[in-house]
Amino acid sequence: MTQDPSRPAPGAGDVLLGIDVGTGSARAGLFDRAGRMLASAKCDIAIWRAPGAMVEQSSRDIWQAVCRATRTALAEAGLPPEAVGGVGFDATCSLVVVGEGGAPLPVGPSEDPERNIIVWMDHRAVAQAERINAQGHEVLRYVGGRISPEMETPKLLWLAEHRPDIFARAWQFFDLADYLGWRATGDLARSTCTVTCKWTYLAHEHRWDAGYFRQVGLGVLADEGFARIGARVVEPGTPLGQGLTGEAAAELGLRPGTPVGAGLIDAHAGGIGTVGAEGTPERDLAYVFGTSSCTMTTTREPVFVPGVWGPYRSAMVPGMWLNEGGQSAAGAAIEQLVSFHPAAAEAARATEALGEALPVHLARLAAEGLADLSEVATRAEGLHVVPEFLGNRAPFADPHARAVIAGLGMERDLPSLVSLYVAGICGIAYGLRQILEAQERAGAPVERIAISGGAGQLDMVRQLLADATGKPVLASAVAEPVLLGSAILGAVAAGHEPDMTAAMQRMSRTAAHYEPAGGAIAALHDRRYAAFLALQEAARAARG
Ligand SMILES: Nc1ncnc2c1ncn2[C@@H]1O[C@H](COP(=O)(O)OP(=O)(O)O)[C@@H](O)[C@H]1O
Ligand SMILES: O=C(CO)[C@H](O)[C@H](O)COP(=O)(O)O
Repeated sequence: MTQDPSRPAPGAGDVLLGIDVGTGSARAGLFDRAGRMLASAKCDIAIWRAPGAMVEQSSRDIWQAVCRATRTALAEAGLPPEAVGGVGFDATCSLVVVGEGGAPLPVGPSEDPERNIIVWMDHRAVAQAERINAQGHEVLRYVGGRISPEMETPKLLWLAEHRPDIFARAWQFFDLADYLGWRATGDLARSTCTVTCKWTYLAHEHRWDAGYFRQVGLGVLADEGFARIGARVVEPGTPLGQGLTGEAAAELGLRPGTPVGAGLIDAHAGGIGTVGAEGTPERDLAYVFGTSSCTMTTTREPVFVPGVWGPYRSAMVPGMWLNEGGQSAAGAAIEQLVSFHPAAAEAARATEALGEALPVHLARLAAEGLADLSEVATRAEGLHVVPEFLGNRAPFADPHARAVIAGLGMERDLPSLVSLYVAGICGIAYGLRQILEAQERAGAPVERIAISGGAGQLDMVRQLLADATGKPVLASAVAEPVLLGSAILGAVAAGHEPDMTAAMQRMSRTAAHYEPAGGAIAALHDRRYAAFLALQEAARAARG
């Protein structure tokens, strides 16, 4: 996407750069001070999978992708380096392991030092998470009652037990967003967002709990004063170091000293980019639909929802509490689901030739010829999907849950692949509805859903989510609200905005509302939701 030629060129320091590292790619977005996107670029990143539910990435590869995306976005916008006045980073909550000076250390049996990131979706630490949960430490109250194998302390314990030499040699263990902040500025500060949500830091008390680390077998980290996981913890948007180092600036194509704000996890950046738009973060759930899905609920007082992560203080909207649910596989679950269909390989070849991803193509086919987008639900025919291919993140906090597909026939054609796709999106939406209901029962209701993420960009998907949950879906004026969330960090670090709350209100806007259908469509979703709950329950019972 490039700059609108009808707008005047921004002056020095007026442009904010947001960098978003998702599971599949690094993206860079340039925004003006009003939050309008001027240009963006994307660069894919490498990912390795290995037996034992291991998924790894490379910090070097990711940094290079960040630099390439940034340079491309700048070139697309035709902007000089000095136009950029502030930079923000968001990233998946993956664990980066580096030795002295930042040299990558291998995290798995490949022994390849390039593979120095345990990706958030890596489930190698399920046994460690279960052991930690059995010990029932008080800090677990602040992660939804159960630690997830996707969080960092079970992963650290896995490293200490299975790779003790690497654990001992590690100079720093970073969440990916904090790694990027350090790589850009040399500042080792961690963001309250990352350490509170994934490392058991208690932001509401401004402290780590040494007793937790000692109890679970990571006491050495406490003995060192938490120097390897975060001796200094700062609010997102806090300026890091002296801004970009000379080396990082040269690599990114920016000016040395450009202010950089402490970062955010990617889902939280989606929240920052959306829920401030109407000044009502407590009414609006941020729903980030990408490779995974995240449900981000803002409350004034802490709300304890069993099976939903949190409550976390100031992890997203400053001064407010956050509950985070979602599904570990969402976009990834739809990819997995459709790949099983006999027509999938041929359809994927055809769509590749068109330069379109298969799920996007299927979504377009599903919506084809419909006068009313809500009718799309009828195209699921008799198919029902509980898309828990990577467990149930919320509200059951059950990494062992698995997917269910019901209603399959002998069909092998493209229309039946489209039906399977629609049934899959319905399944994602019913998982969201189930989380909304669990939160409502616990005292954290929301009125509307503010959507972001690559899988939530099409009208059809947004309308289906509204219809299946019964809540209006709000869409941002910018195509990439996650990138806007990161750019907001840059605006605060640059001093353009006094704080995150002011920046959210000034820079984000809602452009469209998708109202839920009533009547026959609502009744259809009620019936399908009942089937979803029954199938989910049957699968749980079948596992014993
Ligand atoms: N129309 C769609 N329907 C379903 N899934 C989609 C659609 N468009 C994109 N996706 C999925 O969204 C995911 C990418 O979303 P994105 O937010 O860009 O990813 P991430 O930040 O996780 O790298 C992929 O799993 C992709 O298949
Ligand atoms: O756990 C998460 C946020 O807390 C996310 O699921 C994780 O960071 C992956 O994000 P994405 O699906 O956008 O790649």
